[in-house]
Amino acid sequence: MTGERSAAARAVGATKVYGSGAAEVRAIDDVTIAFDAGRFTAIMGPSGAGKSTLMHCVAGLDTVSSGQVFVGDVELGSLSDRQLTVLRRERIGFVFQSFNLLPALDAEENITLPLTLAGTRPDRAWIDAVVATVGLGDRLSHRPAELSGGQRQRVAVARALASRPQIIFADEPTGNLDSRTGAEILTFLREAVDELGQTIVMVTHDPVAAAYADAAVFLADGRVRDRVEGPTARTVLDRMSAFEAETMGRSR
Ligand SMILES: Nc1ncnc2c1ncn2[C@@H]1O[C@H](COP(=O)(O)OP(=O)(O)OP(=O)(O)O)[C@@H](O)[C@H]1O
Repeated sequence: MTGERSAAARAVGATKVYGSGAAEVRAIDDVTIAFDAGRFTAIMGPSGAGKSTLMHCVAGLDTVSSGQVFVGDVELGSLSDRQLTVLRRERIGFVFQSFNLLPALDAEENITLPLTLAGTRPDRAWIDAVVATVGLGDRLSHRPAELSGGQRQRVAVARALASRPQIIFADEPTGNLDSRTGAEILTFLREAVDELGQTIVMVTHDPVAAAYADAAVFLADGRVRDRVEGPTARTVLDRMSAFEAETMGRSR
């Protein structure tokens, strides 16, 4: 297929400046990037490259200093705080390194919580499909404390999927998991894209994790430096080594 894919979200000339004067930091600097609908994109780059800032700005958790961010066709800068809150709730899903589940609720209640809070009646067929994909079986009635780390993160991913968001942002989702459990979660994310058509953007430091994505985008010093389609752990690692060599060369 050669046609242009539609973007679930995008940034156009997005710049975020923290602080001022001598303390000014351009966390992202004139970033233009599109996250294609129905694809899995990894954001990579060294510590301080601006990965989290980019994700937070595109997800409407932070605002850009200049430039624009769109979720679908909606430009976030045109929204009031209240409209932005509604957009985040209805169109964006989040998965964090630390799971962020409510301890008093069982797994199934955690999954449907965002819908309950929004006062939306769950689409039962969809929830059933998500729950079937999550593969927790009888552990759905267990509380987070009775689940393993991998099972907790599965619940967190299912919770993000429950409202059928336009895009899910995952910030180091396997950062707290051992490699085998991490691989299970990455497979689950991959299935959400392949079988449910979900769009996912994941920040990661791990080349093995990035290899599950359809594309890996590399940031350095707040700018998009490169993009690899169909990344493998090997190609990602090679790119990372090349950036490190460049950065060391510049700081000499
Ligand atoms: N709230 C803030 N106030 C001031 N500076 C900030 C703030 N948030 C981020 N920065 C700075 O912006 C730059 C980019 O930070 P960011 O957290 O986006 O990088 P990152 O690539 O996600 O890093 P890491 O991989 O370590 O999480 C860094 O220099 C950071 O110190």
